[in-house]
Amino acid sequence: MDTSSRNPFPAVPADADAAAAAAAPAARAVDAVKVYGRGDTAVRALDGLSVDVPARRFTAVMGPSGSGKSTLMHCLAGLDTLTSGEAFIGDLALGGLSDQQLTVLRRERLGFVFQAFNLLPTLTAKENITLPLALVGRDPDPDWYATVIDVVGLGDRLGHRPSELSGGQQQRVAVARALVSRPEVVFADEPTGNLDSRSGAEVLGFLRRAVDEFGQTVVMVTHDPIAAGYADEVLFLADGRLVDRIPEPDAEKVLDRMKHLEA
Ligand SMILES: Nc1ncnc2c1ncn2[C@@H]1O[C@H](COP(=O)(O)OP(=O)(O)OP(=O)(O)O)[C@@H](O)[C@H]1O
Repeated sequence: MDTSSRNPFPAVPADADAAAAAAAPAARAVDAVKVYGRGDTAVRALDGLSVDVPARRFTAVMGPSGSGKSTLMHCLAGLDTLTSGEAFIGDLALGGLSDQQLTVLRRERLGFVFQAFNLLPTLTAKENITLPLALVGRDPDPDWYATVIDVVGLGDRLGHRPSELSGGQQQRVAVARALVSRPEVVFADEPTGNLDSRSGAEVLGFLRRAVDEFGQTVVMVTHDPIAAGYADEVLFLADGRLVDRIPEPDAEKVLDRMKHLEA
């Protein structure tokens, strides 16, 4: 079989339709309002925020503590619902979906990486990675699975349980698990928060490669200007609103902007 023309992971859209799809936002919030609680204790975590998250890009979300970063991510990812306004994954509005439909959306179209790794302790690394697919009775695409394992460098650790892996290795398992179903969007909430700087840099490097080489979309909440420097763009939130976007960020630019926001 001639496999030379078969690239299952095109980094560049092959035709005009794909190019148009790449230009469309992968996720979107429109006039998003999220209020927690009621009456005197109500907190307006998102205050009429609108934002597009571009497809096939690495977007970081930053802002002071309590500015609404995690709330935005959770509402975009169908983990929480808005009080008013609308969140979209691609063209799909999440507001009208049932809990079951949201579960299917998360399972079929999204990937997640959390600060706390969230691996199942009794499963091996390989079983953790393939769990999202196993839950729906699917086997991973062998080429893609091999690529993901190669990228995260876990080949010799696949039989280990999380307790037998370092924090950096556990987060690599979590990144592989997020990528294995080739989701439309990978949401990462402080993915380097529990890692030393070297392991953190590795994880960020994998997320960067997932975007550059495999055309994935990554949205990452972070407090770390160095981590944000891996992104194509940084969105800054303050008081539940989008207050700035910095394209092609580096740590210095991000730090400078943070100082102004926190002042
Ligand atoms: N489940 C909840 N119930 C009540 N208030 C909440 C809840 N979750 C978040 N909040 C409040 O909403 C606001 C935004 O919280 P959010 O966690 O989105 O901010 P953040 O920018 O991610 O903060 P941090 O950087 O500290 O993680 C905060 O004032 C927070 O206390």
